[in-house]
Amino acid sequence: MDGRDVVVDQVVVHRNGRLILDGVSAAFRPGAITAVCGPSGSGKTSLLRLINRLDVPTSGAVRYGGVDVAGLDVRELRRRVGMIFQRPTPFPGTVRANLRQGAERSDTDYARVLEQVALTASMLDRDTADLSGGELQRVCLARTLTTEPEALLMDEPTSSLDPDAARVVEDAARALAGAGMTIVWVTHDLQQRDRIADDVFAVGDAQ
Ligand SMILES: Nc1ncnc2c1ncn2[C@@H]1O[C@H](COP(=O)(O)OP(=O)(O)OP(=O)(O)O)[C@@H](O)[C@H]1O
Repeated sequence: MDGRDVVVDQVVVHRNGRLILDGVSAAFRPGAITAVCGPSGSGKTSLLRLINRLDVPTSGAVRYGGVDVAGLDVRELRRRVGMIFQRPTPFPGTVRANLRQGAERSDTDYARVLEQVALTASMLDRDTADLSGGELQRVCLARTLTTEPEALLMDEPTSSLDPDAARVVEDAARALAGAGMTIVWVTHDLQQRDRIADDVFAVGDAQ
């Protein structure tokens, strides 16, 4: 058991009387991108939200490094396990102000996280209102990286981006996985799955 393994164990999720996940088990390993696939409505987002406790399963457990996430401090869990959403979630203000919302660091450190997403320190004073969708999503990824997460949950992070911008995010994620991060990436795009995935988990098939 590695400290960054994510294990989903027989999770059941009911919401408002509907069965959304019916006994799902999966394991996500460090140093790899696992693509989570499945038809629309199969519960991919619902599964991802359990991992950093944005939601709590009706039964079953999610373990991170062998420890039930229900027993972890939620802020500490979310620092260790970052999440990127389908649409960029910037705060108003400059790129620097956004990175500060992740963690107070020096500009040198901010330059390093921007570099990890193929941006440069020249971005720091730009207002997020003036950035493209692809730039914004990369700033949001950089913001998450300021807390030095061990794992990343990515919920269709490129679905609102053009193909070139999507490739940049894919390349950044591949490099992060190469450096040992555990990456769980929801996608319904089978070509993207084939480009990025070391492992594939199909929600729906395995229930
Ligand atoms: N709070 C809720 N109350 C009732 N139903 C919900 C709730 N949250 C999600 N659902 C339903 O659960 C099912 C799974 O939703 P989820 O967003 O996890 O699927 P998904 O596989 O990510 O879908 P997509 O590929 O379309 O984004 C859907 O039918 C959705 O309508």
